[in-house]
Amino acid sequence: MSTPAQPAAEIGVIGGSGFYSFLHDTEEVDVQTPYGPPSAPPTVGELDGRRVAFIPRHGPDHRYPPHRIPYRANLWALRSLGVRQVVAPSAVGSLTTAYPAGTLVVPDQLVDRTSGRAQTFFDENGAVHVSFADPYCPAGRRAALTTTTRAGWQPIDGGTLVVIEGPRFSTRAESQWYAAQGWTIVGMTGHPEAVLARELALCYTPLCLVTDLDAGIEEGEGVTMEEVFRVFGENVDRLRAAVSELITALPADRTCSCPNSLDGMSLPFDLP
Ligand SMILES: CSC[C@H]1O[C@H](OP(=O)(O)O)[C@H](O)[C@@H]1O
Ligand SMILES: Nc1ncnc2[nH]cnc12
Repeated sequence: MSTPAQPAAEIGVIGGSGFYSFLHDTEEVDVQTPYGPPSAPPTVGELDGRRVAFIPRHGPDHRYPPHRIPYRANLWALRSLGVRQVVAPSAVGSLTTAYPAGTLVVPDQLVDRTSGRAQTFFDENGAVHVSFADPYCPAGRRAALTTTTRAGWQPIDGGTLVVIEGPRFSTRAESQWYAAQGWTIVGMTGHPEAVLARELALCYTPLCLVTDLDAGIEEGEGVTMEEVFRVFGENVDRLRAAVSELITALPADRTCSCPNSLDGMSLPFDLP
């Protein structure tokens, strides 16, 4: 007996804190992966002729804290649906007063300060080392910078996202140290998501919404989860609009180097 065909998608969206759904008229798909189930069954729908699969990163009820998110299953599930370009909205803290709450940042660099997360698909049966000098898709970043203005944003071009292990927020000293390095925003989910996308030869474009000034930058009590959700909620409709604008502008044919990230390497398994 043949299995019914899965509805295919070419673009994936992984929604962050406060971003639990995307598009109407979607179909939920049950995708199995070698890494267990994704955070939620992907929902697949259409936007301006582009097929889009959505996964809420923390689950629909925010059940997964950042260090427990099934990152590998999420990326694997998206690729197995046909996704080749991923858009990744997330909530971040700011490490500079130049980027207050409500700022949209499209970073171009990442620093990994996480520990103990499964961060590769290639951990047995041979070594595979992908390049990660530039962690994000250049074409996706360009498209994000030009199209999000149509949704009313003035996006910041570049900057470094430092990804902390969490789930706690940073101390003031940690936060000041990050800022002193010249890093500009801080979050908890950007790693290993971006590198796992690279390991599956996917394009990955982050859209980082500043929800707070991090503890070392502001003079108040320090960031709270409530503050993050409140500010995110105030901006989520505009952020959805930004994601939609970006999706319609993503190239149908990829000319960036992301599809070639595994060229010349001997892989221990076939990509989904
Ligand atoms: C809700 S407080 C901190 C939480 O929010 C961010 O999530 P996401 O990146 O998925 O938007 C941050 O990274 C933390 O996981
Ligand atoms: N200040 C902060 N630190 C880490 N992750 C965050 N997500 C939103 N705000 C954050």
